[in-house]
Amino acid sequence: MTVLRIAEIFGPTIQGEGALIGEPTLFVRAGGCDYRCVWCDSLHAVESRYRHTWAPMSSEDVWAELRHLSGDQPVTISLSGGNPAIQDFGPVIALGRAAGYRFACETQGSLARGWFGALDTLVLSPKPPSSGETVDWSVFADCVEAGRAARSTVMKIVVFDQADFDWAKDAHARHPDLPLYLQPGNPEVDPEIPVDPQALADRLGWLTGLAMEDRWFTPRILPQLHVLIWGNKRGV
Ligand SMILES: C[S@@+](CC[C@H](N)C(=O)[O-])C[C@H]1O[C@@H](n2cnc3c(N)ncnc32)[C@H](O)[C@@H]1O
Ligand SMILES: Nc1nc2[nH]cc(C(=O)O)c2c(=O)[nH]1
Ligand code: SF4
Ligand SMILES: [Mg+2]
Repeated sequence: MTVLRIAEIFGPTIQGEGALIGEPTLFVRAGGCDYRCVWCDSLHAVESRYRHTWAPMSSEDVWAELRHLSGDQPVTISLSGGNPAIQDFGPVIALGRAAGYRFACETQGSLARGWFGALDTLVLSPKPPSSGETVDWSVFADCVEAGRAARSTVMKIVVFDQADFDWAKDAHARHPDLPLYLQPGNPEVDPEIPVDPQALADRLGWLTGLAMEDRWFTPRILPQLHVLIWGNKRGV
């Protein structure tokens, strides 16, 4: 039996980011990540000092909680983390899909998994220079390949500064067939500190301005809608 390490399961809420923005969604946040992005907004699912808060759950346990939270109404499930690709979510996806649920997964593209092909939406989010991480583009291409059987695969890039923006153009040039979504970075990720919605709006305006000045009309540019609504509150 596969035992999963789960940091949290929450919802229903709306998907706040990217291709499925606004979509009613339940989230499964896997514990553990092979990256340490300096601006990560989900460190409680990344750093080993939070490991004691991650629950060991079987695929059946996870599925039972998803049925409970959804009131048995089929809905989209987003697998996030941490890096969900570290673990085997194939059995959870099989259980949910058999009952008419749809599955998306958010991952940085550092580990390719066979179960990517069983997803409705694979969101690959390669990390720009401001993260402090370096993308292995060969493994990233393996992830795109593993997702060939998924309904759709998209690329979502967080942009904090001009260097990230320039990098996003290069990243898109490597995989021009993937629909591209850009979101401005949120510099304040402490759940105890309130976010400043105007500061987030200013970042969105800045990012939009960069793309429009360059007449770069390829990406969709979106805020983190849940952060605008609820700030850095967890479980929403
Ligand atoms: C917390 S990550 C978990 C999934 C996976 N590890 C990844 O990075 O794609 C989910 C999404 O949040 C984004 N994200 C994390 N911290 C952020 C921040 N401070 N501002 C904006 N987006 C952020 C990530 O880039 C990713 O697209
Ligand atoms: N509402 C909502 N939308 C999200 N989109 C991506 C999230 C994530 O942390 O993976 C997230 C999240 O935590 N909440
Ligand atoms: S890859 Fe995702 S979860 Fe991991 S540290 Fe970076 S943003 Fe956080
Ligand atoms: Mg998040």
